[in-house]
Amino acid sequence: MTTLDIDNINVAAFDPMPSPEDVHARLPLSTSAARTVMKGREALRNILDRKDPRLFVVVGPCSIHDPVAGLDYAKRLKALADEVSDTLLIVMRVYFEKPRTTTGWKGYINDPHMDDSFQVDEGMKKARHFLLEVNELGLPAGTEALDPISPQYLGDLIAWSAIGARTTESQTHREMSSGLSTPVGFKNGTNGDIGVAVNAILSASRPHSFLGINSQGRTAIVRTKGNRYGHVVLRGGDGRPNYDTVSVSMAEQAMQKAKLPPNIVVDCSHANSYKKPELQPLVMADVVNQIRLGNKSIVGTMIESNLVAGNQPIPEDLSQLKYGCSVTDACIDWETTEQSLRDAATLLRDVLPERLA
Ligand SMILES: O=C[C@H](O)[C@H](O)COP(=O)(O)O
Ligand SMILES: C=C(OP(=O)(O)O)C(=O)O
Repeated sequence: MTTLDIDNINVAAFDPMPSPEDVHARLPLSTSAARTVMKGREALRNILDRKDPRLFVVVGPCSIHDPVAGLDYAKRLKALADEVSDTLLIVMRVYFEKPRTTTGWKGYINDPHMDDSFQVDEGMKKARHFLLEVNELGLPAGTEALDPISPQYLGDLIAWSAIGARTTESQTHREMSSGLSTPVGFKNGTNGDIGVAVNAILSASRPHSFLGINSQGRTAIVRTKGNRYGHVVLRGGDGRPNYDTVSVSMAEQAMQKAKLPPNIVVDCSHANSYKKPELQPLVMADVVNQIRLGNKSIVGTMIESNLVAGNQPIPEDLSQLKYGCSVTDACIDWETTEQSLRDAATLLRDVLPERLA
């Protein structure tokens, strides 16, 4: 009997992966991208600290699968971001890692060719390249931190991170969040439970020591300082929304009870819009109305948006893919996005000064 008969019996292969340092050397952080990241993070911290009255909006495709369409989207979003910047801080949703309910395409890093070839090394480099391009436009990026190793490769290009509904309760994700350099939004559980997000914020605010990798790709004991910029993301659950005033008030109370600042983001998608993308602008309008009526706890929103509305299955012949259309959750189209954000900016403009009072 060999060791192989005992160990790794369900592992088919260990393929080499370049270290974070190698990938950074090939695709270094440019001065302009670094400026965008720093400015984006600072603005987000100021919103969470109530020094900036604006609402932040994490908006963009459910997932990036085509960097050409993604950059086309980013350029349009940058123009809109500049137009509404007195009222809204726009962060582009740049999601490369998809948590699946059971199985399915797990995102551009995991399978950049969308053909089950799983060229993770190539996916990581392409993802970094795309993030560099977005940041060089002057648009900060937000992403879901799903794989605990990825931040070593991409973390310097991210301004805002989300921990998804399926992983908010995971100790690994709370530990990772305690060391992330960005504010982190913790989604409520898929069943709508807000308690797991509150516990996650408390956990991530503390220092942790855990296994990870360093920039050379060596296994390391990672020792973190704790992240004080955790906040709750309400995304609905069990097929029911939770952005209404009563649910928001319940979330505020849960955070106050835990002695946490009541910082709440409303995800206009997922169960908050019954997974019907066309309802997202209604959720956004409702949130804006809550703010106009005096709500002070809602600091941000999320919207799943793409160039084209809806979604599409991944075809075997990739040349059949519809340009600018999601291959994961259905999105609203660009025109609807623009209208929804312009309306929000107009309606919020006059009430912003009261938010800091
Ligand atoms: O936003 C993305 C999806 O809702 C999430 O990844 C789950 O997707 P699935 O239920 O299609 O697997
Ligand atoms: C997976 C996502 O959301 P949630 O964790 O809320 O399901 C997402 O926003 O892509």
